[in-house]
Amino acid sequence: MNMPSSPPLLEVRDVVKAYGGVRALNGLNLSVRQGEIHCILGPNGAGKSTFFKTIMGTERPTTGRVFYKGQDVTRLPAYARARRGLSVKFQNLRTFGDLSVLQNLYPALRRRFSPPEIPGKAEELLARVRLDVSPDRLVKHISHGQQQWLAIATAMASEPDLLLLDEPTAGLGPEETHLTAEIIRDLNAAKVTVVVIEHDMGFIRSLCGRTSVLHYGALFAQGTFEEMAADPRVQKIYLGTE
Ligand SMILES: Nc1ncnc2c1ncn2[C@@H]1O[C@H](COP(=O)(O)OP(=O)(O)OP(=O)(O)O)[C@@H](O)[C@H]1O
Repeated sequence: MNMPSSPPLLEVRDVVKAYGGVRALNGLNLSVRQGEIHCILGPNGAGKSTFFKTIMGTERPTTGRVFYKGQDVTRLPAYARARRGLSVKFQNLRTFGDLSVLQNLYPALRRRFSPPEIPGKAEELLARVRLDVSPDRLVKHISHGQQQWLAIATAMASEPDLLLLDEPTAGLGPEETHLTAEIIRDLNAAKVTVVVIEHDMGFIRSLCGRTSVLHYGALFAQGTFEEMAADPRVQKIYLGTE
């Protein structure tokens, strides 16, 4: 793990994203350090998903800049950012139930590997997310949790340096949520920097990452999960005073 003084892997600087009169992001400043797991909290509508979209390049900021590996990528399209090592699993699953596990992984792997390499690479990816199913199995016949892990595997197919996960435990039970935290820690131990948007407090606590709280499209507070959970201002806007 790098020292906190090393330059950030990702930095958004003064980012505003306006949709008509709505400012989904309203002067957001946030940095992600190389090698960390960084958790993003915030009430509904705080701008968390829009933050991911402006990092990935599926949305351009109205004003402000996005830096990745020290370079200004604000004007780069999403595919060019993906080539530089960014990858995202958005909130909705984007898996195809009538296709097999391998067929779901195929397009993402094909961008990087030749057809004969793909079955082997698919098996490696499935092992990385602890997905113990036959690559030939139809996705509609695997569990919802397994579909979430397949979506993470798909996001990992490009071998990213920075992985963005938007609500990876949505719809999962406690055991699957616990396993998802282990998968994320494994990926992080293998040098992948991870940014996670989540609502599940137990899950965020178990990830032990730096935690940023967004509110009204700006950074509201930042620290360890315990510091955020104990901060009365954060409790007021998000956690509910307990
Ligand atoms: N394409 C869009 N057009 C208009 N308004 C939008 C659009 N996308 C987001 N918004 C608005 O911007 C604000 C922030 O939305 P965003 O989805 O980023 O919040 P969020 O923190 O991810 O919320 P949630 O926790 O509910 O997913 C909301 O008020 C939302 O209605």
